[in-house]
Amino acid sequence: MDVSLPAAPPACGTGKAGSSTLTFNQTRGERRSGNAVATPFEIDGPLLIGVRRFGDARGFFSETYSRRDFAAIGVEAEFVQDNHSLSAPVGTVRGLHFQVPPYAQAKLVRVLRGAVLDVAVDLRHGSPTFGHHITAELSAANGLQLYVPVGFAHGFCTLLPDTEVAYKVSEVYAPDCDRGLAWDDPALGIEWPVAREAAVLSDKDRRQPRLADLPPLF
Ligand SMILES: Cc1cn([C@H]2C[C@H](O)[C@@H](COP(=O)(O)OP(=O)(O)O[C@H]3O[C@@H](C)C(=O)[C@@H](O)[C@H]3O)O2)c(=O)[nH]c1=O
Repeated sequence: MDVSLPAAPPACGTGKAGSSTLTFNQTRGERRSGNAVATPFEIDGPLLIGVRRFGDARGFFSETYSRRDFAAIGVEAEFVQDNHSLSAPVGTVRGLHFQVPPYAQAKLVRVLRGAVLDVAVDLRHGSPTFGHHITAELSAANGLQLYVPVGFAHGFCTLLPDTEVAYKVSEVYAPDCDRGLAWDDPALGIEWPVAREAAVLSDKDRRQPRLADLPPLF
């Protein structure tokens, strides 16, 4: 998915301190605010987010999260915890994971090193897209982020060695509320970039239930 970024940040002195410009491209459904742009998917809820990178001879600078701009583009979650994982082998699959209420989590995912295919599955009962999924390639190179709202299972497969993923979550870790869904459940129809036998998995993720075996959760 192509995400073009805002040309310039809001100028100082052009309005109330802390104000931000929000524009909405109706054709593509894009929302922009300040340095951030969000593009929706076919499934309502998740967003693919790009933030402006200010490049110079040293490298680049970017605001990877701004509460003001992200709220304006549709990320309304309040984040309370930052997570970071390293997956050494290519073809590591983590997921599909979610926490159930009262500790359900929205997530904002990005890649610090390497690349992943990131996946979110709609588990909202009554949703017209229940059981459907979206995917996005997130990498250190493209800087894209995936917003995964409450009500989705989330997982990823690494595309490069030593891939580091960082993500914000809107609730604290609650082991009793931690749940999973089988990454390779045929009912999901996810086209993973790794063969079933070659995937590197945790013991937990080798024995997650299938979609048909989950009770209504969201
Ligand atoms: C997720 C998490 C795990 N842990 C601990 C539990 C366990 O001993 C160890 C490894 O946990 P896991 O095997 O669940 O880690 P991992 O498989 O990386 O789990 C993560 O996968 C991705 C796809 C997500 O979306 C996350 O929400 C999370 O579920 O870390 C925490 O202490 N806090 C946390 O927030």
